[in-house]
Amino acid sequence: MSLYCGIACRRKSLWCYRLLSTYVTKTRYLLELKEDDDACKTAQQTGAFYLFHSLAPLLQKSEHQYLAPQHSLSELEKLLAKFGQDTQRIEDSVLLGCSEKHEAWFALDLVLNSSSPINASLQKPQMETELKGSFIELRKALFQLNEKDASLLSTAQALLRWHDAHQFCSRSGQPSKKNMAGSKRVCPSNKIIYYPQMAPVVITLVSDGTQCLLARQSSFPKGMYSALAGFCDIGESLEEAVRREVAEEVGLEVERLQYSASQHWPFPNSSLMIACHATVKPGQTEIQVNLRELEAAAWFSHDEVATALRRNNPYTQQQNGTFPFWLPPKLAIAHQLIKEWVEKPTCSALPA
Ligand SMILES: NC(=O)c1ccc[n+]([C@@H]2O[C@H](COP(=O)([O-])OP(=O)(O)OC[C@H]3O[C@@H](n4cnc5c(N)ncnc54)[C@H](O)[C@@H]3O)[C@@H](O)[C@H]2O)c1
Ligand SMILES: [Mg+2]
Repeated sequence: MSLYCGIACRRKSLWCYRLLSTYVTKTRYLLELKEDDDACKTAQQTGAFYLFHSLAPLLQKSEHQYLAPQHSLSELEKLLAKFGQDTQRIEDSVLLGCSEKHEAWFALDLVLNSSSPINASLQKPQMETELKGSFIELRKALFQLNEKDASLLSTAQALLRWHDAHQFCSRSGQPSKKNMAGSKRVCPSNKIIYYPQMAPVVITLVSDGTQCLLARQSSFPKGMYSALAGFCDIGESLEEAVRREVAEEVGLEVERLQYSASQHWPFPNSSLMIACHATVKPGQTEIQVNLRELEAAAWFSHDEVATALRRNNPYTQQQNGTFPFWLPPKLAIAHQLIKEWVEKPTCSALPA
């Protein structure tokens, strides 16, 4: 779908209308919904809503997958009435995106509340029966969702969590007010604007040219190893954060760095994961694990990693009681980084 831009551009004293791509018109539409409360409210009339309960999304099980059901505004109004809640609550919803046909997608948490008093007469199990689904912790469901739902629900959870945790102006102590789309909050007394925040995190796959370094924290599922990750410190560049994290966690110095990709990660708060490949100096491969941060770290051969990437059922305990070495699932950027290395082990190029 393409639309003519409403904004005319002047060229050689003639007004011409530029043909805009679907992507551009969609982006401009979403920007309008973020900036104009009335336009956003109008978009809710034809929009679709994803529902949450204490930050757990409503899901329906379908074979080996979870599906995220959508509700129209009129369905949502009926549900809220059944749950003993005011339809005013719909204004607590947050905008997630829209389809190519400009159907806007929103998320609403039926329990967390940022503006109106809770009057939920129904309990969670009764809500689940009414909604023909279950509220499932996103961490448990993420890897059984399709890519689109995983991305939308991650954004939704991050936004809903941010609004729940930022209801007051940190300068005046007064309640701040969410805009209709949920893209910001404003303090009515001093007009300070607060925007949802993400913490930058570097995730680095260190290689010595033939092997790669993987590590695990005690909180990881048994047998799972991942690339080294760490929050950026204030004032640091990405390159500095990568060098520091690798040195802190495994006692090595990296010398070459190559950016790979990035990903929004909703856990435990909102992070922007920035993934890189890095190499250590030849011969400098002796790991000194920082046991305050990691349970274990080790070098793995190309074959070991390639085999682990193909493993289907990583949770199966072996007869000797141990768990096989396995890697994060496809949706995690760590998986992409490791896969990239398996396909092209010499992918670190730039000096760190
Ligand atoms: N998507 C993926 O593939 C993937 C893979 C690995 C890790 N991760 C995520 O990366 C994040 C960081 O990894 P890590 O735990 O090894 O980080 P880390 O090595 O920086 O250690 C965490 C510690 O850093 C400190 N810290 C500093 N700034 C912080 C901030 N803004 N928020 C929270 N803690 C902060 C805290 O003391 C915390 O305990 C984790 O939240 C994890 O979920 C994602
Ligand atoms: Mg770490």
